[in-house]
Order: sequence, then structure tokens, then C-alpha cells
Amino acid sequence: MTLTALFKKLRPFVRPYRVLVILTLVLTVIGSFAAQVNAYILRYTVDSISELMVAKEPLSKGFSLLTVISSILLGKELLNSVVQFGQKYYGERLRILIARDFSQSIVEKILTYRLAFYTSSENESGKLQTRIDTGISSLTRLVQNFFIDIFPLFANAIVALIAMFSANFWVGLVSLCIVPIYFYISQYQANKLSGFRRKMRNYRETKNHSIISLIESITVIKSFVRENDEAEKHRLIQLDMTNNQLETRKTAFIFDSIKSLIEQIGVVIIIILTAYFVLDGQMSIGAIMFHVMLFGNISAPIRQLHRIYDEVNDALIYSEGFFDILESEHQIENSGKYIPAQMKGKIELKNVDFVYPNGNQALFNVSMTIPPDETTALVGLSGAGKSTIVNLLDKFYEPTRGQIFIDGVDLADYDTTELRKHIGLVLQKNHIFKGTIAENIRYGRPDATDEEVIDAAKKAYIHDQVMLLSEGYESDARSLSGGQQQRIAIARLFLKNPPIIFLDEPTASLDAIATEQIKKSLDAIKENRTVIIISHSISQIIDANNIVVLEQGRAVESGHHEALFDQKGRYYEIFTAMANSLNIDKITKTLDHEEETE
Ligand SMILES: Nc1ncnc2c1ncn2[C@@H]1O[C@H](COP(=O)(O)OP(=O)(O)OP(=O)(O)O)[C@@H](O)[C@H]1O
Repeated sequence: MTLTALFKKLRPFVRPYRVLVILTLVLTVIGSFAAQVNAYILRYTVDSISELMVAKEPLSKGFSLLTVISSILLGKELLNSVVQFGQKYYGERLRILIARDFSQSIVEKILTYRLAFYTSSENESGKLQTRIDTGISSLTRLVQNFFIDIFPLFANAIVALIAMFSANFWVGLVSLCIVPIYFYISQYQANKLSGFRRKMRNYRETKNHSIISLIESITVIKSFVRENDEAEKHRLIQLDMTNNQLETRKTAFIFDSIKSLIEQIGVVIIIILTAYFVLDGQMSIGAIMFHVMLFGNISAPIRQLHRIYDEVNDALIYSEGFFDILESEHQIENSGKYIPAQMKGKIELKNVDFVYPNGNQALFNVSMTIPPDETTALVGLSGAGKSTIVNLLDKFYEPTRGQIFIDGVDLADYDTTELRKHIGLVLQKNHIFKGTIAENIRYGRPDATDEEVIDAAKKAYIHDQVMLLSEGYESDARSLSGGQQQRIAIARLFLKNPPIIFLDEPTASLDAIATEQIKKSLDAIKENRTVIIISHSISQIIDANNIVVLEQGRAVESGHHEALFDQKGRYYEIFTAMANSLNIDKITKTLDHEEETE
């Protein structure tokens, strides 16, 4: 991205703070004039004192001169501190407000993006966060640099240069000639250092990541006694990092010395030139200090040029990733206009093909009808495409070919948000937000009263267990067991009260006791709703009114349990395999034996 393109993109973010920008800029200009006052005063002081000395004036005259000078300097310092405070504070305020807007707008934007955006490999887990974070921090640093460093320093330098030219053309010219040399060296320095800095950032990320993976895999490391190997891996990263760090410092110090040498050469040339004019009678002696001080004002910003150069470069690189995310209009979820008043839940898939964005074809010409107000189980081996169907019905993805109808209306025509208001989803592992149990249940309907929350918990058969906790509904929801958390998720659904519910392996991560306990809540939620359940649990499958069997992305059988079983097709195979894995003979014998002994 070019700098102009970047500024264009920044404009909408800066626009709301126009007044703040103008205020900062005005203060900057005042500050840059005030910065030259010292040079003028010093010239005046030196000239006046030497005149007094030549004229052998009494000391009292010198004192009154000093009083005037000190008052001016103090007055100027006072003005300067107000200006500096204002300029820094408003500049910083601008940076903070803009950083807030950046982060708010990107969060608001990505929330409108389709699921594929989140599941794509370039955005997985920490990567999206890192891209957003580095984008925002480099952009805000650019804004801060511009208003707090770049603009004030360069305004100072320009005013000082004008003052030098107006004092003497040749002195001005010498100062002007030093500037491009400085620019060249700073640019060279920035280019040399940028490689190191980038490497440094990678090292830091790798190091952080390696510590995170160390924590995650600590049980494996310890059980395989691999502590020394892990320490060695870490030592090698550290070694590279240290070398790079030392190299960075060395380069930076070499360039600093070169720049300081050039600056001093500039100062010497200015002193010699001015001394010549003084001796020639063209200037007063005070001009020497005057020119040296003005030259200092010119070289100060240039001394920082490499840092500014670097940060602008960073902003150009990292803001690209940020704006790519912010401007991914094609990622916004599609939505139709149809707003259903009520939904029954008659679902029809007609010749649906679906290919995931990474090219995996998960569904092949799937057609099926799911009746309303009943429970339909999707049965099939792992990877058959069951969850994919639920993803399509929730409009998380769109079919690649074919159509899906709910209550006779094409899913594409539905307003996506309105559609989802009528659908409830329970997954294998439901997300429990950081917060209390009450807050987590209320996520289903934020305006629900306490009574409604309790009622939902009762329906999900979790109320009694919540009451046993010392803080009841105010307890931390994350401290609940997996089975309890699952029931919190079901209670959430009772509050939302949608007519259509998808249960995607709701008990897969639970033990037998928890599954048994949750059964009641599941049975309760199934009542008078259209439910699609995906399960590998034999009891949940035979409980369903209808069954659709999927195999490698194709719907191969459908019907009632008994009818499908009698067909002796794919369902029969899966069902008998499930039953055999349960070792039913032995279970029955054990239970019979128990009855006999009672
Ligand atoms: N986000 C995704 N991106 C790419 N391919 C995917 C994605 N999710 C699933 N798939 C692929 O689509 C196919 C169907 O997966 P799906 O999760 O629908 O199967 P499933 O029947 O629900 O399996 P399981 O019982 O194991 O949950 C699989 O081959 C899977 O690898």
C-alpha cells in the first residue's frame, strides 16, 4: 500500500475528530515558533552584553538587560509548556479515540462475516487476533507519530530553516545541504534495521508460541521425560534471538555515531561560516550561537527520521492486513428479505451439493424431507456429512448446488438474522461464556426475568443442582461439569424457545450418568418442535420419529426405525454394529441375574 492510499483509508477515522486535529496542528505551529525564541534571545543577549562591555557601561545596565531577557524566556517557557501540554494531550487523545474506533469498527464488521471467514486457515485461532492487533497498533502509532512526533518536529525544522535563510542565505544553504545527506543515511539505516526488526518480531512470536505449546503439552513432555529436549529447543530460539538483538543494537549505534558525526560537521561548518561573516563585519557575534541553535532545531527531527521511517513502513505493511479484514465485503453473510412471522419447520433439501471453501465436497446430490413437529435423527458414520447439513440449515454456509426449503420458502430468501431467531442449536460442546450461571442462561433472551431464567433451568433439569451451589445462579458457570454446562445450554434454548432445534451430538462428550441425566432435558425440549438430532447414541436414534441415513455425503436411506431395520440395508448394518459394540447379551444377562437375585 502507498502512503497516499493509507491516508485515504485513514481519513474516515480521523474525520470525526477534525476539531481535535486542527487544535493540535495550531498548537504545533505555535510551538514551532516558540522553539526558535531561545536562539533569537541568545543572539540578542550576546550582542547586547558585548556592546555593554565595549562601551564599559555600569553593571546596573547589565542587570536590567538580564531582567528583560529572563522575563521573556520565562514567559516563553510558560507559553511553551501550555502549548506542549495541549499539543501532546490532544495528540494522544486523538490516538486513543482513533484506536478505539479502529477496534470497534473491525469487531462490528467481522461479526457480520460468514462462518467460512472464521474457519479459513489464514484466520484460524490466534492468527486473526494477531493480524488485527498488529494492524491497530501500527496504525495508531502512525497517527501518534504524525501528530506528536513527525509534524511538530518537521514544523520546527522548517521554521528554523526559514529563520536561517532570512538571517543569511549561505548559512541557510549549508543547513539545507546537510538535510538530504541525513535523509539518505536515515533511510539506509531504516532499511538495514527493518530486516532485523521483522526477525525480532518473528522470534518473539515463536518464543511466545513455544511457551504456550509447552504449557499445553506439559503432561506429554513429562510422561515421555523430554524436559531436556524442550529446554534445548528453547535455548536455540534464544540463541538466534540474542544474536539478532546484538546485531540490531550494533547497527543502530554505528548509524547513530555516523549521524552525530555529520551533525557535528554541520555545526563546525556553520560556526566557521558565521565566524567569517562576523570577522568580516557582516554579522554580530551573537549570530554564532543563533545559527548553531537553529541548526540544532533542524537536525533534531532528522535524527529521529529512521524511527519514523520504520514506523511508517510498519504501518504500511500491517495496515494492509487490517484493512483487508475491514474491507472484506464479500465475506458479509448473504441475507434475503423474507421475515417469517412463525415457523413450523418443514424442511426439504433438493439435490443439494456442498463443497467447503477449501475444496472438500461434503454433500452429493442430497434430497430429503424432514416433517415438522417431529424428531428426525441423522445417522451415519463419521464424516458422512451430518453436521454439514445442520450448517447449511442454519445458513452458516450456502449450498453449492440445489435448494433448501423451510416451510416452502427457499432458505436463500430468508432474512438470515430473522431465520436464526427461530432456530436453536445445541452442539457437542456448547460455549459457556465467562460469567454467572444466570448470565449464561439469559444469553438465550437478554430481557428474560429471573423467574423465566429459573423456569428455563427447571425445564432443563438443572435447577436443583444450581440450588445446591453456595452462590446459586450467581456461581461461575465455567466451574460446572460438562453435563451441567450442557444443560445450561439447553436452558438457554428454553428461553429462546425456537420452533426448530438442531442437536449435534449433544451427549457425545458426556459420561453415561450425565447422558442419562440430560435425557430428560432433551426429551422436554423435543416436545412440539421440529428437531433434527445427530447422534451416535443408539437410544437417541431409536427415540426419533424418523431416520435419515447418510453415507459419504449422500442420503442413502430414510424412514422409521423398524422399517429401516427390516430393509436390512445400511441402517441395519450401522444399527447392529452399534448394538454389538454395546455387548447387549452380556448386559442383558447381568440385568437378568440382578432381577433373579432380588
Ligand atoms: N470447515 C470445514 N472445512 C472443510 N471441510 C470440512 C469442514 N467441516 C467438515 N468438513 C468435511 O466435510 C465432510 C463431512 O463432515 P461433517 O462434519 O459434516 O461429518 P459428520 O457426519 O458430521 O461427522 P462426525 O460424525 O464425525 O461429526 C468431512 O469429510 C469433513 O472432513
